[in-house]
Amino acid sequence: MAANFNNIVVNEGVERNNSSSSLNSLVSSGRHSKNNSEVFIITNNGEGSSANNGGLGVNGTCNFSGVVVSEVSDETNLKFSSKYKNSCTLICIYDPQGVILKITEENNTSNVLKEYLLAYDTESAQIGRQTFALSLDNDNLLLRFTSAYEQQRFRKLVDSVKHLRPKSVFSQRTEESSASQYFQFYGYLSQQQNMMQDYVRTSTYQRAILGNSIDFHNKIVLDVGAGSGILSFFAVQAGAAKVYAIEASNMAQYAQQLVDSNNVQEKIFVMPGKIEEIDIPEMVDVIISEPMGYMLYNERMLETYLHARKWLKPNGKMFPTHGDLHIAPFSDESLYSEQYNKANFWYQSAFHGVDLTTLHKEGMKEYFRQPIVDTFDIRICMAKSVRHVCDFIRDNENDLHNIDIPLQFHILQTGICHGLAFWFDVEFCGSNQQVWLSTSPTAPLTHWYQVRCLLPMPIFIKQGQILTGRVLLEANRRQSYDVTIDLHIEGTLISSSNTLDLKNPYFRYTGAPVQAPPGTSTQSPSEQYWSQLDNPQGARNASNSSNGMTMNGLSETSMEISHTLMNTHN
Ligand SMILES: C[S@@+](CC[C@H](N)C(=O)[O-])C[C@H]1O[C@@H](n2cnc3c(N)ncnc32)[C@H](O)[C@@H]1O
Repeated sequence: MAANFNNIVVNEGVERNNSSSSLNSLVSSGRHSKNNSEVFIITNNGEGSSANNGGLGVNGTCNFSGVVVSEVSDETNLKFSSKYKNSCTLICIYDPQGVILKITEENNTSNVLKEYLLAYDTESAQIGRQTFALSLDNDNLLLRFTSAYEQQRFRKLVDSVKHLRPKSVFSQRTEESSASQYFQFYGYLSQQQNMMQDYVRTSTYQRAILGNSIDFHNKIVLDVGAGSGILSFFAVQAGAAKVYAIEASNMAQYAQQLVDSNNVQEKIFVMPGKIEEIDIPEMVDVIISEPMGYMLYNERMLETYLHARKWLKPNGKMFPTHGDLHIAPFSDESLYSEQYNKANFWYQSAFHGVDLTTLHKEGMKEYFRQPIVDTFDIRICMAKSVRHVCDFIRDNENDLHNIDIPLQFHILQTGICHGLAFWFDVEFCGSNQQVWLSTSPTAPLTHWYQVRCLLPMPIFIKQGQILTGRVLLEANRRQSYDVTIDLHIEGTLISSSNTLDLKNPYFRYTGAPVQAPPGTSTQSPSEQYWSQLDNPQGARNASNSSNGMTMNGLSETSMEISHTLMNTHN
């Protein structure tokens, strides 16, 4: 049994090693990281100076002679006895995972008595001025050095190894500044409220969970990115035995308050931390999560959701089960002109007497790099959408680093193609029923709206022609994607492309009713309106719908329009 130095009742003079202050969490986060063969971030290549490698010499080694090595002989009474008759020499050698510690005979260092790996998760404690305790493999050792100076030298080495803690999958793929902004955003009650008040979203999740209570009854559930804990509560409503609610932002504290005040402490266990870095006490039957961002993939939280599968029992359920990204070419001259005209500001040669034209090209690029977030009438789509499926049961998080989607559209109407429109649906495949949550322009509006990527050079295309190409989504460390769209009219030399920054969308939605695309009226709208008044029900309908599409229950007050950076989700 390895000693847990957190539990040592220390006598005077025993000092906890700072770098091992959270030994348990280091150990736990490391276990899975290692299984996933994550990369260790190491600055020490064995050739560095002793300043940054804890005292290993230029050849990556250092020695300590005259060390008395003892081991625990009576754990209850915390007694130690000498492990070797004579004092030893410790040879420390750089290793990619830490430091190799060789215990050798004092006068014959080629005779290695024992060899250990001192790693970032080795438990350690400084005891008094000359002694150091280490838990290595199954041995609990006490090393007594010849002087306080030697002990300090050894401590430095241990400290340097502690800093070699492997980076989690999350921190490897995320810039620190992005992560801190991201979790700060989700730490606001108002942002959680914004999502909770998306009636379509929240009710669909509740329906999907309660409608499949057979999958939750007496089951162990994992809620990935629990936020306020709302989905965990739904799982309990469906009869879950236990829910582990993992939340990385400070919202975890509020979730705990809700758990306490709703008296479900026995059922919901809020665990603050990142899914990629946390240890859950047991495998689970179901994973629930709401990890979808704009265009499905923004925020890169789907990777977190897939990563969480390491805690799922074989044949366990994922709620939702898959996500479908829909892509269609669209025509919208007014949207195109709006962006084009904004960029034309930089085309002025005498703005307050200053020639701005040198920046016109850059201005154009900047505006066209922004995906547009709003809603539209589906009739602007020039062909049936292509569907790209992300299978939450089978796909791996690495599959989401580069998503290459081939496109082929059979054009249904002649016109100018200004770019590609995107929306997504997710399906909950329960044992009792399937439930869909859709963000299609034909479905009730959600806080994900729809997203459009413009082409700076639109292309004229005729009905019956085939438009081919691809969408390439390349993940970046800002928890988002660079989106490249490439389109080509088959049998011609006509093509057009653009690369956009999904992290920086233009939020265009105003709440104004969606307009039907010009030219879609086949009867006189004036006559149609007056003819509705000929019967009383028609008159009521006419006055209710006189401003076009209703907002499907979503008013601006129930779903705030937020323009902050991380509104990418909301
Ligand atoms: C879209 S919100 C959903 C919140 C809640 N489940 C709901 O449905 O209202 C996503 C939540 O996941 C959390 N989150 C994102 N990445 C995470 C990670 N790697 N580990 C733990 N929580 C994470 C965020 O802080 C945020 O609160």
